[in-house]
Amino acid sequence: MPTTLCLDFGNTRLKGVIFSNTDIVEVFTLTNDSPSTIEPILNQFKPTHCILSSVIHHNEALPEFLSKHTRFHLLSHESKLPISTPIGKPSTIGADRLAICSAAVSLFPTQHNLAIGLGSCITYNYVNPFHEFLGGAISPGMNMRFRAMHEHTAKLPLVQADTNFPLIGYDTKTNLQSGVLVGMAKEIDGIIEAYKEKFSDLKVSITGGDMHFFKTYLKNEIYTDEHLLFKGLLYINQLNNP
Ligand SMILES: Nc1ncnc2c1ncn2[C@@H]1O[C@H](COP(=O)(O)OP(=O)(O)OP(=O)(O)O)[C@@H](O)[C@H]1O
Ligand SMILES: CC(C)(CO)[C@@H](O)C(=O)NCCC(=O)O
Repeated sequence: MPTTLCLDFGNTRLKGVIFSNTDIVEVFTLTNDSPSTIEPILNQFKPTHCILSSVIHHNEALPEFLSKHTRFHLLSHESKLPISTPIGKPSTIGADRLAICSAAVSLFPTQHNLAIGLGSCITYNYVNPFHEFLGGAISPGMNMRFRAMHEHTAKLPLVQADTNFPLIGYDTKTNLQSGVLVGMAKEIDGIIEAYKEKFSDLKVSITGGDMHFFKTYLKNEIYTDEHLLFKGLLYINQLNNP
């Protein structure tokens, strides 16, 4: 039974999951991407396989280190995928988007898929029923919005997200929370509606670190799965790294 280490290096967090066959047995975040930080995980779980999705300039020594200890695959546009990428420059697509789309297609193979990632940035990823990833949209994520208003003004404080805020903010903090959180929810719902107008049989999936803030605010029916990206990585690993 293979044990697979799936790694997802995003701009905010470095995350990982250990699969025993297809079951998730461990979920963790890493403080950095040096081999010495990952070594204890290899020692504890002894993964036979490993796949990395990275959208950052990760530690250059890491792929060689992981290749020494596991059957390793670095996800890229050149990987075998359950989707095709018939768009301008496939090499520029974030690996995390390829993983999310692969998971959506494996779960809902007959439908139009809109897979949404709520991380440092929001990504909207559209895959048609022929399993062609045609792109979508990228917009600022939740913390980026809070930070941008703080960093680009003289007086706005840095505010944390909170699920308990009024629609009509009554002070600076709640005005900022309403603006960011209601604004994002309306953006996400609005984009879903626009896709639905084009594709009646649309399956919407949402994942990413900020999904918990939004799943209750969205009016559209959506499939929420915090491990969607990792499920995509496991699937891609099986295709490339049997
Ligand atoms: N323990 C945590 N530490 C930091 N952020 C967290 C944590 N838990 C949830 N979050 C939220 O998750 C968001 C980051 O989501 P995620 O980890 O999916 O992004 P990422 O993969 O690093 O980014 P991207 O792929 O867009 O570059 C943060 O903006 C934050 O609001
Ligand atoms: C948009 C992010 C930052 C989301 O993690 C990542 O997917 C990325 O760096 N993408 C590269 C550009 C693109 O996907 O078209």
